[in-house]
Amino acid sequence: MDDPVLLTGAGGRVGQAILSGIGDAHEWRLLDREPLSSDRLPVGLDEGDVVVADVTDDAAMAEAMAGVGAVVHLAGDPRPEAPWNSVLENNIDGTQTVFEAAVEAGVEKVAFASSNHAVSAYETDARTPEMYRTDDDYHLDGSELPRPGNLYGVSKAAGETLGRYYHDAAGLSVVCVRIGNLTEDHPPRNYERGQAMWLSYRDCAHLFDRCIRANYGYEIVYGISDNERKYYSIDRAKEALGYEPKDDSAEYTLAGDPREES
Ligand SMILES: NC(=O)C1=CN([C@@H]2O[C@H](COP(=O)(O)OP(=O)(O)OC[C@H]3O[C@@H](n4cnc5c(N)ncnc54)[C@H](O)[C@@H]3O)[C@@H](O)[C@H]2O)C=CC1
Ligand SMILES: O=C1O[C@H](COP(=O)(O)O)[C@@H](O)[C@H](O)[C@H]1O
Repeated sequence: MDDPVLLTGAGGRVGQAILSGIGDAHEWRLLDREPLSSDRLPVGLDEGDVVVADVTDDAAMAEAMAGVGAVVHLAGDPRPEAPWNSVLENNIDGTQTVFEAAVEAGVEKVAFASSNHAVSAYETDARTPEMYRTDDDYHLDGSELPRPGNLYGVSKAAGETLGRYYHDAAGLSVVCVRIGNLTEDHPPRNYERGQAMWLSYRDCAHLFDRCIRANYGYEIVYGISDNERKYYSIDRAKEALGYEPKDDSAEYTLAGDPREES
């Protein structure tokens, strides 16, 4: 049984996208270092149910992990320009603490929020902007080596490697989701790169639902919608997790407005 599911970083954008879509589908243990107001919680939970803790706190994470079946680990510094001291603490140390506590508690699986920035240096001057367009066939599929474009991306590649280690050393099931660009209601406006890696709220919720329910060993998948304009393959997410995205940034103009029905 995968429930209850520990969701770290529950108060952030990705956490809220997940809870808005599948808040009633699981028994949740929500964790964030900031308290969550009641309007950010699934029906049936109140502010006192949220574990307010830092993911770098060994004792707090051991306590939060007790009895948990699966973990969705989102907490961290999401800024591509984040400085080293922040990603070292929040993203690398925090992720190691989460994996270690999960193994110690006998948790079965962990879904880790990795990022497009773990591979953003593949976007060379020679390849861009063509690779963001539909008529270009350059694709990354998750089997390539990390190639981070910034220290934040380095921290996400480190998280993926920590997941590999805890899978091999302790048998933990780990899926690393290289999330693209999550926005609500419409794709990023006037941003070709962002539209190629758009992840809609409902596809985000469905993808992490599959991460909670599916059986896997160690996986790296791309977390984007089924965008016509894309350079990340979603084949592995479909095959390993049963991901069935519904959205496509091509249904919107470059300015991010819905296209007229023809
Ligand atoms: N939003 C996006 O498009 C993308 C997000 N991601 C990753 O997804 C995860 C979530 O991102 P967002 O929701 O956008 O960020 P966010 O900043 O909106 O949410 C992060 C949440 O984690 C909490 N948090 C941060 N450090 C913590 C710590 N040390 N201990 C406990 N809680 C902590 C914050 O209080 C916040 O509520 C991050 O790991 C980010 O790197 C990856 C790619 C794209
Ligand atoms: O990992 C992340 O990536 C997205 C997209 O990157 P961007 O550089 O094209 O904006 C970013 O919006 C998000 O904050 C970050 O966590």
